[in-house]
Amino acid sequence: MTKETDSREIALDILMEILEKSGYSHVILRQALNKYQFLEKSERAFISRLVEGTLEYLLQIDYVIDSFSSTKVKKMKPVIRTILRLSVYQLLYMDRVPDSAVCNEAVKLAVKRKFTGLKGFVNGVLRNISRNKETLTWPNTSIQYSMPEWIVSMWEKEYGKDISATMMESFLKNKKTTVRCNYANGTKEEILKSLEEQGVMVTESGIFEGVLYLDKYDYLDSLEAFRKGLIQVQDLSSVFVGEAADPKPEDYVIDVCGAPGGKSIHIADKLRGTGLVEVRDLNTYKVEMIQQNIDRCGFSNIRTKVQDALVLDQESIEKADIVIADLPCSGLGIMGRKPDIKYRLKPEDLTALTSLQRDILTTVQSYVKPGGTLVFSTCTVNKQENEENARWFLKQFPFDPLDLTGKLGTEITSETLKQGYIQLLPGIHPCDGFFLSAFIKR
Ligand SMILES: C[S@@+](CC[C@H](N)C(=O)[O-])C[C@H]1O[C@@H](n2cnc3c(N)ncnc32)[C@H](O)[C@@H]1O
Repeated sequence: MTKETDSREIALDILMEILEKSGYSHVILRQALNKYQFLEKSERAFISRLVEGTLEYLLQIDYVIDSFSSTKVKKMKPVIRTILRLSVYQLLYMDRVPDSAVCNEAVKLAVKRKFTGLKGFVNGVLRNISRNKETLTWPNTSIQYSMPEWIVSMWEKEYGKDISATMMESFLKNKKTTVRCNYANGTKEEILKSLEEQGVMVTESGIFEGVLYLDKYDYLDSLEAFRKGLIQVQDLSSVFVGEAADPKPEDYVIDVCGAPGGKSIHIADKLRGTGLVEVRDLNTYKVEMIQQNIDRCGFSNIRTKVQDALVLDQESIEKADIVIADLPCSGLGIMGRKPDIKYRLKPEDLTALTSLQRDILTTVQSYVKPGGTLVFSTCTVNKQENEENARWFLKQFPFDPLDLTGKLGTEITSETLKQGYIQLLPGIHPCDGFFLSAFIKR
């Protein structure tokens, strides 16, 4: 068996887990990359790109297959449709792989998976697509950007056609990994040295101090800087939560929906060993994830607790200087990193999530001391879960907006910062899509 078949077979299994068994792409891919540590770095990079690319372009890929196949994608055997999907991605978007190799490897995979009878079908569909790929056109915006129609129409209505197209285009671009330096554990020089010694290409964001972009590394757990807690994977947008919260030495902070802990660890880092951050989440599994991150960073001013944010914790009432409410949301701002989100989500989920967010905010606002701060954030892009919820919050509870002007560095400007919130848009702002709002308790 050739090396190419090996990598494609691994990609096939990963995609089957995600597309046919509803596994989460980031979880399945990370597990697989950890499992296949013995493969060469280039092979692992090929597998990641193939899996992520196939997911990013899935609607478009299915449209192409349906245009050239007598059997529609939905009616195909799961293995066959997955082989075709990952092969069409290579034909359309991986220039360095010759089309003939793509077709041959797909046929070998079909045979290996005991579909010898379908090898002619696989070969025929792929060769037909390969011959006609230069003339392909897209019937609508949804297929062009591989974005479900209901999201396209919601965004065009809320943000206009141009901004909406820019956002969708940005999700299809390759992303570097963004990390934040834990300065409590090392200086910038030490962190850069550790990364560069391991051959990582590091760029400083230039937008916010301590935020770096990493490229050309193998996998996260192989980086000494990661293992020693010198860095934390965290998008720029999510770093802004800690900046908006702006903790003072000795502050008591409650993060009510905190797993896997990125924002809390940032706040603990900013507190430099003083105060206490209590990170909560719904169940033991989630809290263990937070604890692993805390252990890796070795901070002592942070602890975890299993606590349902919908259930009032009497002991916390008016105890916190800061409450972080980074709430469960539809995740539309991070589809560039987790492309399966767009296919999982249904329009009605937004309404259910909006009401869950309101219920959580109603409970946890009571934990803020008078004069204390509540930060409400989501990693999504739609008015219902974000601006409308923030406005609703201000009407319901004794809080005033916290002026965020100047707190998010010099590059991020918006009239709304004065009113205590900002909607960050992917492709427009240099980060994931994210909503951030902050309030002071009267
Ligand atoms: C957006 S994530 C939080 C990310 C986290 N703030 C970070 O920076 O790493 C939302 C979290 O809310 C948790 N969650 C959902 N419902 C919850 C509830 N009722 N009580 C507590 N946590 C909940 C989820 O388990 C998930 O970990």
